[in-house]
Amino acid sequence: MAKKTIRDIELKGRKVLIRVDFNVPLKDGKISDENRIVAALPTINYVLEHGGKAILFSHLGRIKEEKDLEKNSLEIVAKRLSEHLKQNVLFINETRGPKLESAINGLKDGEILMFENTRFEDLNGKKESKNDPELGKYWASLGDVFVNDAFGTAHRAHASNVGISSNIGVTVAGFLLEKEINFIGGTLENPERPFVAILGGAKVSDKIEVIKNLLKVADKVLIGGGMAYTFFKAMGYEIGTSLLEADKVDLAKELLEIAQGKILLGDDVITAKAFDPESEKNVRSIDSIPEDEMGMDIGPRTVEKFESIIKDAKTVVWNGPLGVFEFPRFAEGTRSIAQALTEIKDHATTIIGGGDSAAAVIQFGLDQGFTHISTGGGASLEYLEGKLLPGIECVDNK
Ligand SMILES: Nc1ncnc2c1ncn2[C@@H]1O[C@H](COP(=O)(O)OP(=O)(O)O)[C@@H](O)[C@H]1O
Ligand SMILES: O=C(OP(=O)(O)O)[C@H](O)COP(=O)(O)O
Repeated sequence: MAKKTIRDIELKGRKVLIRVDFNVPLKDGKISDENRIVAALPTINYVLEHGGKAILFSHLGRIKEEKDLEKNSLEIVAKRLSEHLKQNVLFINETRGPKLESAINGLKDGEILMFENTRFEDLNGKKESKNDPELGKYWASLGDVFVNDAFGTAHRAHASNVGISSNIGVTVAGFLLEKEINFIGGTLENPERPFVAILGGAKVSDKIEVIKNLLKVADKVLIGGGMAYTFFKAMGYEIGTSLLEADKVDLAKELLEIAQGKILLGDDVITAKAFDPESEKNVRSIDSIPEDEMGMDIGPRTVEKFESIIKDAKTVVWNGPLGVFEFPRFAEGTRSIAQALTEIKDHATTIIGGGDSAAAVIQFGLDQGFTHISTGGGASLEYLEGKLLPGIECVDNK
């Protein structure tokens, strides 16, 4: 079903609520990759050029306790956005209240403000992430129309997307959401085969759930990164101090059974004694990981095994780095697989998604070698599974 977009509505003089996904990777308190900011610029510029009063908001990280607040403030993102727009972005360090309301009422046409991390509302009762009805209603009351441009968050039904949408008369898609729907939806409706999915990263408990449905659409599912160790454990291997989701081991076993050979794991890993960029690296077969070492990357035999599958693929969707690529010593597996994908670009469709995955290929200078870099990891995987995403469903139909 075609969705309404910002082209379909009047913006001039209106208070335009814009939900973006500015959940950018941070390193030592700095933005290490700004792909998600750049990707949102067309929508923001369009609203400003058409005389809208832009009220921007996003989540950043996951907020569980008081100490998460300071390091997840959106203030540095607002500063970076100002530089891109060459226009002041007024940052309000609150998520509700009179200061925010009077700043919004003071906006002139073509001006922009951004308010604080929507997940600061998670501190007392997960109001944002549980889509607290009062919160969605309150945020909706701050604007006249709602533009959802947060594809990366489209698989979440939170107060800042679905909650606002159900309390405001008009919800439309921004250009990024529209582009992602067209591209990913179009490619995956009838993918050219072999269709290979590659999964890695650290959000194991979230993303392991998508594999069952993924097995119905993909011909092969390659698993590396932090995701692999729960599977190695399920296969009976000792995994030392590697990332493990103990309560997902049974699910991993079940997936291996139903996959009938479609799931491929590595044969070797790169380990270290500590999660540290300087830690010495060792190549270990998966049946010989010492108890005081953790898996940090896929090993050279695994790279070869994955490359041999990739070279014949016609469609590849990849989410989740295959190792701790932020530490150069443990980036080799992710880099090699990224390189292998750039080599098939001429005859295959290659999509990489997710904040960190996109950051990795941009860091390697290989981003031009992909057909599409999606801003959503979990979102593109769930889209791929055939699920209806709440952040897309809540947008008005044409
Ligand atoms: N073996 C591993 N152990 C721990 N963390 C890992 C491992 N492999 C990859 N990672 C981490 O996974 C993180 C990204 O995971 P995730 O958020 O799921 O990806 P994306 O943002 O692309 O969706 C990276 O910060 C990376 O360091
Ligand atoms: O970074 C995101 O997801 P991704 O890592 O799957 O791309 C989105 O901003 C969603 O964040 P969340 O997984 O904390 O809800």
